[in-house]
Amino acid sequence: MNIALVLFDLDGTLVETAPEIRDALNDTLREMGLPPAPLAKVEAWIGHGTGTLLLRALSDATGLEPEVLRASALWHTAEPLFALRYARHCGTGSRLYPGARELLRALAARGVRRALVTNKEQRFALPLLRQHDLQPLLDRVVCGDTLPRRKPDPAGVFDCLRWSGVAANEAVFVGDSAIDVETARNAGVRAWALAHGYNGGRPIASARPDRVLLRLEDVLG
Ligand SMILES: O=C(O)COP(=O)(O)O
Ligand SMILES: [Mg+2]
Repeated sequence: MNIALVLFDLDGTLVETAPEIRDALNDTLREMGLPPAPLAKVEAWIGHGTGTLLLRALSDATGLEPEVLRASALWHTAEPLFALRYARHCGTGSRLYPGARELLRALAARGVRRALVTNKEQRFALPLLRQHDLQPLLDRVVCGDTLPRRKPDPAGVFDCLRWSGVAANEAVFVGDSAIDVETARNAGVRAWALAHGYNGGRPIASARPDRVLLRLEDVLG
């Protein structure tokens, strides 16, 4: 099997981000007089970008539907508060999964291109990559708001394929959620999934990826 491009997801795949997202979220909720959320719930809300995560958290705390919340004053208060808190916590409570840096280096040494396609918005994703010094190891980065549509839309993957000149059958998407598996399928690339990440609280095998990986280093196997 000839792989020329590996596309990575960010949260739950390369970086364990849930603890600092929880801290930023709970600072926000506390400041709004709402109860804090436990880590397991935060993990289950990750995957569609921080806007959706915040909406789900507010919905959970207030009992209001996300569509109702989006039009409410509560949302307009919460959004900038969360942005400030997340900017403050970004890089402080997250860590690279074991072998992440080594994997990216090993792929580079083999001449394999490395891209990142995350649903996290650029204003949070880029500082996170900087904090963990990952940007030099990635050839291309597509964030949740880089293109008009985010995962599971295949636009981000298509962008990376076009940019690298690699055919879909020579690429693999390595993610941690059903969103990533669906994205890979929509783009016609292989879907491999890490068991260590966040998949809405469900085992990753239920998303039926082509391969379930226990460790990042298994990408090389
Ligand atoms: O911000 C998020 O919800 C998730 O991002 P991911 O696409 O890197 O998992
Ligand atoms: Mg993820």
